[in-house]
Amino acid sequence: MEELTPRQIVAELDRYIVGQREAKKAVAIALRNRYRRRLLPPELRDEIMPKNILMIGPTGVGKTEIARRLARLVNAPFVKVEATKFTEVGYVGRDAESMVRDLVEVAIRMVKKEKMSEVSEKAARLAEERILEILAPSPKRRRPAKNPLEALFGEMGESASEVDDTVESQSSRQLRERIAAELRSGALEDRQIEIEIEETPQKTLEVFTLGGMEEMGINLQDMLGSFLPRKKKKRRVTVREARRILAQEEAQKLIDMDEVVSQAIERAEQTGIIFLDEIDKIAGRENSYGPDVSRGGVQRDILPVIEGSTVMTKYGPVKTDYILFIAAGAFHVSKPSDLIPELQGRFPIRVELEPLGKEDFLRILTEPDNSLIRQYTELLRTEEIDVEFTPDALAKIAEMANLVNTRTENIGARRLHTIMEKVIEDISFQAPDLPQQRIVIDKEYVSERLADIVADKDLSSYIL
Ligand SMILES: Nc1ncnc2c1ncn2[C@@H]1O[C@H](COP(=O)(O)OP(=O)(O)OP(=O)(O)O)[C@@H](O)[C@H]1O
Repeated sequence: MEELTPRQIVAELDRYIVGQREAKKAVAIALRNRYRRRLLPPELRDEIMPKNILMIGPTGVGKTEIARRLARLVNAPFVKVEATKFTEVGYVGRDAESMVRDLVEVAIRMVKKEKMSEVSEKAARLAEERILEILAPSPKRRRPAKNPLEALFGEMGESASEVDDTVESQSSRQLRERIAAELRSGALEDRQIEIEIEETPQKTLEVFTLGGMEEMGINLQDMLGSFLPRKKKKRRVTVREARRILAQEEAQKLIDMDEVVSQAIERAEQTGIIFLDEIDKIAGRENSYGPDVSRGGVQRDILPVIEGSTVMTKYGPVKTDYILFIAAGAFHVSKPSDLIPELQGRFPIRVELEPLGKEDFLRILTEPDNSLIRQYTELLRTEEIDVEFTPDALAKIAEMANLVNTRTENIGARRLHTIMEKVIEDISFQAPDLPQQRIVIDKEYVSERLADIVADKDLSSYIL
């Protein structure tokens, strides 16, 4: 997937995000550069660092959405971190590295999920075998020898008891085959059975904070987890549920965790994307007063991670050199030039995102795949209610969203969510009691639902 051209990447992003062409172009180029870098000879490749991006724009205009969609498009591990989190009381310098640890966790989950789905068919088969074993245990292959003579000569000929055994095992084999066929056909899904499942190790030991260990994300519990005896627990469940639980357990056993870890680290290092939100809130230099001192400090703390360093994680060391960082902020008060110079230099690509207006809202409501309107209509369709929004109703919703944004606080496209919720509230509440029907939402309906709230500034700042 990473071979997508910048034009194709923008086209893919267009499916979900309205407008913001510059930002889409910037991330598309950054992604393509990663691909180009991979084609270079190793000496040169190691010289080329990703060109990180600084997105400048008010809240709710699609900054996070662009980065998140981009990551999903190419299956890259992605985390979003609020830069202000590092200014909170109790945070210390090393915590800046936690974003890399989080990224690795995401990568581990991704790779593990992929590996599990690769073995899912086999795991399902094994799970079915285990269920069959519960429903109809396989007959013992051979009765233990009773006396030394039998032990000695037993294999030479069939004794009478063995003939009985064979007859018995034949009938039980037939029974077992019949149950197996029923099980395969899905006829036994609701039958209750008792299964034995492995419990994750109990918190048998208290973890003391040993200087630095927690900071590195190393947790004694995790380290010792694999050595602790795994307790088995019995549970009564339906065959359907047993399939799910046991297949999960079998898949766990089938995948090679060492391979998962090494691939996940590689993926985080080479394709990871870290989205650093609210970077403007930590902009400021040491020479100013008050909280700015700590802001400068935070910038210094995160700098090594962005410049390229090796972070210790519980899965091993992770190099941050080629991780793509996308920082974002509104920069209403501070400016990018208020960041410390080293950090400014690490974000050479600057893109501005446009504030969104009425026209954009109208498009956001309907154009993206899985647009808000589609989400609401599909949700209600599950209750056999067919809602239809007339074009003038959509225009009214967009207009109201814009109006509330200008009157109270501009929260961008997020306003559409609160407005839509209000418009649809009554129908949503009554849906289960309504007969199957088609409901048309027109301009009048929208106005009626919203007019009073929108007119009252105080009320709208609470409700919308
Ligand atoms: N241009 C857009 N097209 C489609 N949807 C959008 C657009 N802008 C915002 N949205 C929607 O609005 C919501 C908030 O957007 P997003 O999280 O990207 O905000 P943001 O710009 O990153 O703001 P913040 O910095 O406060 O997080 C998301 O649900 C997103 O889908």
